[in-house]
Amino acid sequence: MLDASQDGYTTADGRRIGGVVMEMRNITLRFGGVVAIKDISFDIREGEIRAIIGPNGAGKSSMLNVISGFYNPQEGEVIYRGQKRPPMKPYQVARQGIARTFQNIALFEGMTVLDNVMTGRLNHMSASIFDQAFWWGKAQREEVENRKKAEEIIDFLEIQHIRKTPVGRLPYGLKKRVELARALVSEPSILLLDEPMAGMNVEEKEDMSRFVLDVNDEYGTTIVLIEHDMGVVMDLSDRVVVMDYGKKIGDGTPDEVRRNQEVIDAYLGVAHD
Ligand SMILES: Nc1ncnc2c1ncn2[C@@H]1O[C@H](COP(=O)(O)OP(=O)(O)OP(=O)(O)O)[C@@H](O)[C@H]1O
Repeated sequence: MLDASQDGYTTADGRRIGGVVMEMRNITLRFGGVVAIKDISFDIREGEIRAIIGPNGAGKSSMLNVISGFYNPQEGEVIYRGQKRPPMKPYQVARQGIARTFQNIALFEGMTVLDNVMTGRLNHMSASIFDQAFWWGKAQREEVENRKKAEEIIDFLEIQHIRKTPVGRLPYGLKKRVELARALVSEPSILLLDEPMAGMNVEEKEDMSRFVLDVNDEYGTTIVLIEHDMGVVMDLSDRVVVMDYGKKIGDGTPDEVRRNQEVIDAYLGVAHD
């Protein structure tokens, strides 16, 4: 059992996980008569890789959408860095340092990799059209800074060789990596990954897993991910929330979750070694 003190804990591989950065308290989300999330509470800690798993329709995407501000729950509270978060629009949540990738890739297919990645810097642009016209220096400094960051992330994710290629021409696995780059270039403190390995072959999954771990290690980014591939989730995550029919049925380390009978019954079917 992990030490769940406010100060955090140390992982089996020696990484230091900090205090609670986000807390979901008694979240309930309804769509008309459908209750997608039923009274769920859990926390996310600084520097942690936190997974949300569950069978189809369990409510995972809905939960990620609550975290990203896309849905506002009818009941419950989202506490971010110790403060109750009022209902917000996704762009306001993004400004607070929470970035995401999507289950279905959402990139500009006709634009190059570099230009797509640059769109992730929009949150960092403060120079107005007025500035650009009359105070050219400020706009130019921002442009240089944004490009520098974009190139750094492109190098980090090893996609330099395709930086000038239109995204539409890339294979699926690389598109997913470009999407990760675009989220990362905004320098998020929390990164939400919606099925980052979906549709990938084994090699692409291995690459993506390595990059997720590297991002966490290099930038200290807290990562929340939804994923269907159990092997990936158990390898990558520090702690896992398990959902079923909108309810939380498990929460703990991958080992704890693997041994949880309710989880085995609902989702795994058989115990995985
Ligand atoms: N916009 C919506 N309007 C109405 N019902 C919705 C909406 N989004 C989700 N639901 C319903 O809420 C429940 C949870 O759906 P959700 O997509 O969050 O599950 P999930 O665990 O992400 O599933 P999957 O793994 O298939 O993506 C389902 O019953 C779904 O039909």
